Amino acid sequence: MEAAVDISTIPAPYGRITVLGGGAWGTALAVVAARAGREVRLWMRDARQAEATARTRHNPRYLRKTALPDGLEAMSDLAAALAGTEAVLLVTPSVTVRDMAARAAPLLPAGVPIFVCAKGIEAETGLLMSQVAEQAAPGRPIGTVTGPTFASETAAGHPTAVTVACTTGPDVPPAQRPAARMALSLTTDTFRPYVSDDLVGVEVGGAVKNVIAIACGILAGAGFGENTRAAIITRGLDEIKELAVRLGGRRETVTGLGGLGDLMLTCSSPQSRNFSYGFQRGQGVAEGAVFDGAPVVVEGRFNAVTVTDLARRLELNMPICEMVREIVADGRPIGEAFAAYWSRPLMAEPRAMDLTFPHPAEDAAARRFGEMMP
Ligand SMILES: NC(=O)C1=CN([C@@H]2O[C@H](COP(=O)(O)OP(=O)(O)OC[C@H]3O[C@@H](n4cnc5c(N)ncnc54)[C@H](O)[C@@H]3O)[C@@H](O)[C@H]2O)C=CC1
Ligand SMILES: O=C(CO)COP(=O)(O)O
Repeated sequence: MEAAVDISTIPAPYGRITVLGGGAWGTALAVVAARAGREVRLWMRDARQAEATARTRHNPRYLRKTALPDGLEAMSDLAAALAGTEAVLLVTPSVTVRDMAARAAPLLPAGVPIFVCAKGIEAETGLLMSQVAEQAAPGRPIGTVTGPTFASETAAGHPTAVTVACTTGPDVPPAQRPAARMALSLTTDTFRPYVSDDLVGVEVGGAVKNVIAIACGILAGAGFGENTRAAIITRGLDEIKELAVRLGGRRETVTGLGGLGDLMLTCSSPQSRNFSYGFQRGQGVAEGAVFDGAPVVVEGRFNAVTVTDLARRLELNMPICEMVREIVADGRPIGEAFAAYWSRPLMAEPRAMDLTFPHPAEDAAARRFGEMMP
């Protein structure tokens, strides 16, 4: 005879979820939540887009092929979108998170959790997105849903796994914590969440991987192959680990979906806007002409600066992120920046072993990469 299931270990799903942001990822998450049986309100800042979405049951700008399931309502009235909601997914670009959380806060009862799905670090403060939301909308659990997730594949029903993490009160039993409740609330036959208690660790992965993906894109665009990509992914993971641990995250979290998983995805596919931006730059496309000048959200371009500002403040060595910053923010020629990165003094792996000595082919690297890269 099978043992009876202890129902106190099964989380209660949220009834109504509000998604703030009707871009690609906001739309995909709203679709997932509706498919999972939630009552979903998808808030868009553009009233015409919201009206067209509600009327045609398709978002006219993003994921146009995806029919919106029943149970999903699109709207541009923020108060109406948040009325009676039990949990919020905040899915606008990282630079808008403080403003969006502050706008939502007075419309949300205390205790309603906000899960921030933007990936980045705030420029002025060096804070992670959950910390920004905590300041702007205090008095509630704050979390994230993150991982290797291209919006179009998620919406198309490709098996997709994410990590959900959230702050919580000390007395709440594990199954009733917001992270577990959100995980259950988003679970479908194709969408599989995992629960983590290391919010810092998973968020650092999401913020830094976009910068590393730009580096991989640049090098692929310049004509280098898989050896180079694997080297940058691996050394990039080391940079994520250093920052995560310094900020209080756990080393093992970095090899989870929000770290290695997302890093591999973003560094390996032209579907990634960050990789694709880097690829075009590596091919010699000028900064202003990438994506034919269209205003595409490339979080790593902006976060190359925020991540390295934070690393410098913490006296952490993040040389790939520094290289990307030199190229995208300081305008240093790619060949020169890469040669300087590549011919740094030789060192140990892992970093804990204290060993460095000069690179004997520094000048040759400068000549080689200077000649062949833009
Ligand atoms: N697209 C994807 O596959 C994934 C994206 N993400 C993250 O989600 C965040 C949003 O990305 P996407 O949805 O892909 O971007 P997107 O470019 O598709 O859409 C951005 C949305 O934010 C809205 N928005 C922009 N500025 C705003 C403001 N000031 N106030 C309110 N709304 C504003 C836009 O109108 C648009 O609806 C980013 O941080 C991204 O890294 C995370 C996982 C997957
Ligand atoms: O975060 C993402 C996948 O997990 C989306 O990556 P891009 O923003 O580079 O397209």
